[in-house]
Amino acid sequence: MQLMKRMQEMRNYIRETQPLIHCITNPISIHDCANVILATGARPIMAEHPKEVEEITAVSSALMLNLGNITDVRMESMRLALAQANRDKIPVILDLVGVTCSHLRRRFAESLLEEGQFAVIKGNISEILAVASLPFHGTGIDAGAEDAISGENQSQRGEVAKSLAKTLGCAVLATGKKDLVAVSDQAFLVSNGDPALSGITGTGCMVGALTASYLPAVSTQSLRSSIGTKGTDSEYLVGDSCAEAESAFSEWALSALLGVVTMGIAGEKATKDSRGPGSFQTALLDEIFCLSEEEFARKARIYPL
Ligand SMILES: Nc1ncnc2c1ncn2[C@@H]1O[C@H](COP(=O)(O)OP(=O)(O)OP(=O)(O)O)[C@@H](O)[C@H]1O
Ligand SMILES: Cc1ncsc1CCO
Repeated sequence: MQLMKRMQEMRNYIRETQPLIHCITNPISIHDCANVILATGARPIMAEHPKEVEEITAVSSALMLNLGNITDVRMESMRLALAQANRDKIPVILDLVGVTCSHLRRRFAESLLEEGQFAVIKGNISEILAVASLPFHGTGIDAGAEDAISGENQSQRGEVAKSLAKTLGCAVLATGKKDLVAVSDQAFLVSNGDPALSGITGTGCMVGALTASYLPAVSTQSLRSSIGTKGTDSEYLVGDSCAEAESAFSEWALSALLGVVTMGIAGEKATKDSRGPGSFQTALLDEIFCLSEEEFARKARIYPL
């Protein structure tokens, strides 16, 4: 099916079904993440007590794990929630916030990626290079300018993302001035957005939350058969589930494309009505909420790599 048409279907599905999205995330952008999930039509629940997260994940339609401002408690809760989501075939997005800033976070991300199955892994380009065990230049939670996707390195970055997607059996989303979305055999560049998006904190986290909102739109049947396809494209697949699993595998990428394009277009529109970061932040949430089907289709700038 045509990419744009399928994305519109997914947006409508979320508005109609209002799925519950469980988020274990940092306190800096937690409020913004909850609001962008609401703006898509989905319902957020931010919950992180280790004694309740399994119960909450079990009744949710997607799980978002965000490593920003990590604590012992959230690390424990993330492990428990991830295992529950994998048992129940609930799709999970891992946002690699700050894996460039400490060994602790890198080791924790590696252990989650080893233990669990993900629908999408996301980070700024430096964070993606870090989990691919390649040199990176990010400091703190920011991507390094040297790592940014450019005309010269975009095909190499595409190969890195595809290879990571293949190894992990998930879609990979790398954000920055240009965003990159990849599955094992396909990569797209997105050139929507505005520099003002890097002038407020948490826009990357919000892209993760938007992506999480759209994960439940991947059809249930395909979803069940595709989680657990780590390694090679078909290693864990048998018989008829193969074709369905492969299409679901690509649909995880559509959730990521929806997340990042929505943020990009909303950012472009929000700058027109704002005077600085304060009014920009308010306008951004309104634009995410108001983004029409027609405008999404007309303004999306997605290119195959
Ligand atoms: N200079 C820019 N021009 C256009 N779009 C941008 C620019 N900088 C960021 N964006 C957009 O902002 C969103 C967030 O990306 P970014 O890479 O800044 O995330 P991040 O570093 O993880 O953010 P945070 O840590 O604040 O949550 C993406 O949709 C991206 O396209
Ligand atoms: C500023 C900041 N520090 C840790 S997480 C976060 C929010 C954006 O990632």
